[in-house]
Amino acid sequence: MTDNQSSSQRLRIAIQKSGRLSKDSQKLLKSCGVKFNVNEQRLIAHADNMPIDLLRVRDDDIPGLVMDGVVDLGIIGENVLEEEQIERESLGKDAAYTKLRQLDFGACRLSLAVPNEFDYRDSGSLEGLRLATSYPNLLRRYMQSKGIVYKDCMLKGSVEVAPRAGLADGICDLVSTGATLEANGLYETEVIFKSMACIIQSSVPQSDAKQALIDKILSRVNGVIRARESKYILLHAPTDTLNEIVALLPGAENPTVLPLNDDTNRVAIHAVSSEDLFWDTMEELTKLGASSILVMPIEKMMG
Ligand SMILES: Nc1ncnc2c1ncn2[C@@H]1O[C@H](COP(=O)(O)OP(=O)(O)OP(=O)(O)O)[C@@H](O)[C@H]1O
Ligand SMILES: O=P(O)(O)OC[C@H]1O[C@H](OP(=O)(O)OP(=O)(O)O)[C@H](O)[C@@H]1O
Ligand SMILES: [Mg+2]
Repeated sequence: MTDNQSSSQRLRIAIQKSGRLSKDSQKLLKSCGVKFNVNEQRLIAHADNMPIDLLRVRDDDIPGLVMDGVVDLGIIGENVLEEEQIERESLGKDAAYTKLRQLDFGACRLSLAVPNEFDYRDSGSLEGLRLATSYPNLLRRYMQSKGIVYKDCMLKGSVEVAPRAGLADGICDLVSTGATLEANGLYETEVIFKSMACIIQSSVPQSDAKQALIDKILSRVNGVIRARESKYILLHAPTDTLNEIVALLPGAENPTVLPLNDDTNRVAIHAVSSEDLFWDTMEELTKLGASSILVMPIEKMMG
C-alpha cells in the first residue's frame, strides 16, 4: 500500500465472510472490475487495482459497521438491515445509512410458520403463543400492527426446530424454497417481510475522491445487473411477420433489421431484450416463421 492509499483513503466495503451472500457479493465486485484474492483465514482483502479494502465479517455486523461509519459500503440482506435499524432506533443509536440499490441476489422472505397439525386461521391464531425467531424487532413491528400479543423466544439459529423441541408454538424465520420448513414439519402462514441483498453507504460525508470511487462502483453495479437481466437475441424472420415477431421480443426497443444474402423475403433481427426469452416465446416465434434463433448472455452494459 502506498502513502496516498493509506487505510483512511481506501474505500472500505463490508461483505459477508461466509454464507448465503458471500459468493454473490464477491462475484459482483469482481464483475465491477475490482481485482482481489480472498484468503479464507483473513478478515481483510486488499484490491490490487483500486484503493479498495474488503472486510469479511458476519452479516449481522454489516449494518452497524456502515451506520457507525467504520466502513463506507456494505452488501447486506434487507432483512438484517431493517432489523438492525429498528433495534438502533429503539435504543436511540445512530441508524442512518443510504441504500444505493437493491441487488439481484439473496431473495428470501421472513415468514410466520406453524406445525402442520396447527389449525391456523389468521395471525390472531397466534394470540398469547410463543414464537421463536432471530428477528425479534421485525416480528414485534408486524405483530403490533396486527394488535396481537405473543411471547418471544429469541434463537440465533436452528429456529425451525424450536416447535418440535417444545421451545415455541410457531416460528418467524427466513424462507426461500420452503424446503427447510417442510423438513421440519412446518408450513408457512404469512409473509411479514420480503428481502433482497442491497448495497448501502455510510451517511458520514466522504472525501471527493472516495465519493467519486463509490459513484464509479455504483455505475458499474448498475451495468452488471442490467447486463445480467438482459439477453442479446439474433434471429431470421419473414418480412411479412416482422412486426408480430418484434412485438414478441420482451422489452426490445428498436431492434436492428438487416437484409439476408440472396433472400428478399427474410431479414435478420438483432435485439437486446431486457428479459430472458422463455421457451414458450421461442415456440411462438417459430410459429411465426422465425428461424436460427440465438439467445446470448451479455457480459457488460453501459449507456
Ligand atoms: N434460503 C435463502 N435463500 C436466499 N437468501 C437467503 C436465504 N437464507 C438467507 N438468505 C439471505 O442471506 C443472508 C445471509 O444468510 P446466512 O444464512 O448465510 O446468514 P447467517 O447464518 O446469519 O450468516 P453469518 O454467519 O454471516 O451470521 C440472510 O440474512 C438473507 O438476507
Ligand atoms: O426455504 P429454504 O430454501 O429451505 O431456505 C431457508 C433456510 O435458509 C436459511 O438458512 P441457511 O441454509 O442459510 O443456514 P443457516 O441456518 O446456517 O443460516 C434460513 O435461515 C432458513 O433456515
Ligand atoms: Mg448472521
